[in-house]
Amino acid sequence: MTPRPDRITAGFTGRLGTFDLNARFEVPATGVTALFGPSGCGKTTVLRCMAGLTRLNDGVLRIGADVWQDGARFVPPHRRPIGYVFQEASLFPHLSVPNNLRYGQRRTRNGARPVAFDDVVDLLGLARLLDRPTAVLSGGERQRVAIGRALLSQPRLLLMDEPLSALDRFSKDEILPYLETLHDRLDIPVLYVSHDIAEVERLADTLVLMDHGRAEAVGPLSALMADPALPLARLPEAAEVLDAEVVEHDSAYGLATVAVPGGRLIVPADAGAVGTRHRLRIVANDVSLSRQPPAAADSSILNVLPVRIIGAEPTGAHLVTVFLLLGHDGTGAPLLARITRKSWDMLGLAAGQTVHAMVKGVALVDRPAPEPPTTHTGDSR
Ligand SMILES: Nc1ncnc2c1ncn2[C@@H]1O[C@H](COP(=O)(O)OP(=O)(O)OP(=O)(O)O)[C@@H](O)[C@H]1O
Repeated sequence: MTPRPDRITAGFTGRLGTFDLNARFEVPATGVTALFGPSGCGKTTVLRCMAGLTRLNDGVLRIGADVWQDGARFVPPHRRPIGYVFQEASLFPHLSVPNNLRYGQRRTRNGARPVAFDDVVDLLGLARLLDRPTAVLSGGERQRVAIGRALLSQPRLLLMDEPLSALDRFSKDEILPYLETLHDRLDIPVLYVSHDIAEVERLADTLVLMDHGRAEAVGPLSALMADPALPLARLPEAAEVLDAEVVEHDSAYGLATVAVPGGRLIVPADAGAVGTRHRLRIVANDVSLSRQPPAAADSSILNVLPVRIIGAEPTGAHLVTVFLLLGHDGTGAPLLARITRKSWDMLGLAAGQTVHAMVKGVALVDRPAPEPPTTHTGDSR
């Protein structure tokens, strides 16, 4: 198979102790790809195989035109330009923060845009930390320094293994915006391991859904979140993530109108100038359905959109998760609704009908949506 400059192709098959790994996926060599799945499904093992730290003989890894493993070819870990960020930042306490950052700093790879020390300090908000003793940094600050150090090694690929899981909620919220900025400002592909779906929704463009050592599904985040065949839509916190663009302001009420494929939504936020792109998160529990749109004078819900019902799944004893596509003809973006089984029956709802989704809450996820993709994402299996 010819390596493609815009893709990462990975495939690892083998047995480790009693664990069988058979994970194959092809993802874009841009943006953030999340490896998501339950504890013990093999996420860390895949990352270790990608770094060359675990060697399975039946393995393939191509990052664009670079072949790191294929057949007899195996580039040893120290020859792979990889940045690796672990759960716990392992800084050297006796080194200053700048020296920790410079540890492992490599020269720029041929043709790559260099990541400069000052850029890393700026991107990760490290200026205030440079004079502080390393040993007194908080968990979140240590992790930011560890990410900076990984970036200064001029990686071709950044591997992040649950980088926020050892942090408390406050430190997580502090560090997430930095990760979002990295995503937008650097062109280093990131493989991000997490079992926190909220983190994945904020950061990922592409999702590799893992279970029992296999990549069960691979594709754009929003498509997989609303796929009836996958378990994501049945999670209690199921949500859909949509790319949106600001099209109008209502400054008198502090509202903005954003366009998503197949509809428009009003968001209560300072969403930036017309044309600004955002990622929206709409939780299934915040979406209800109605056969007729309520008269504007009768309802406080601002967002009522025509949707086509694609399917429905019983969820627990009393609820139904409804799979929708925006627009009268169902050609827009996917959306999830969660309603009671009683409402589903009383309204006589069925797949193929066009109804109205009433959206109670829309959250702007704090980062611009990526430009519309120019490449197609899919599983290579
Ligand atoms: N070298 C090894 N020898 C034996 N078993 C191994 C080895 N490496 C990994 N395993 C086993 O493979 C399984 C997957 O582990 P892994 O750490 O990749 O899962 P994970 O999805 O990252 O889990 P978590 O989310 O809990 O970190 C585990 O059962 C682990 O014990």
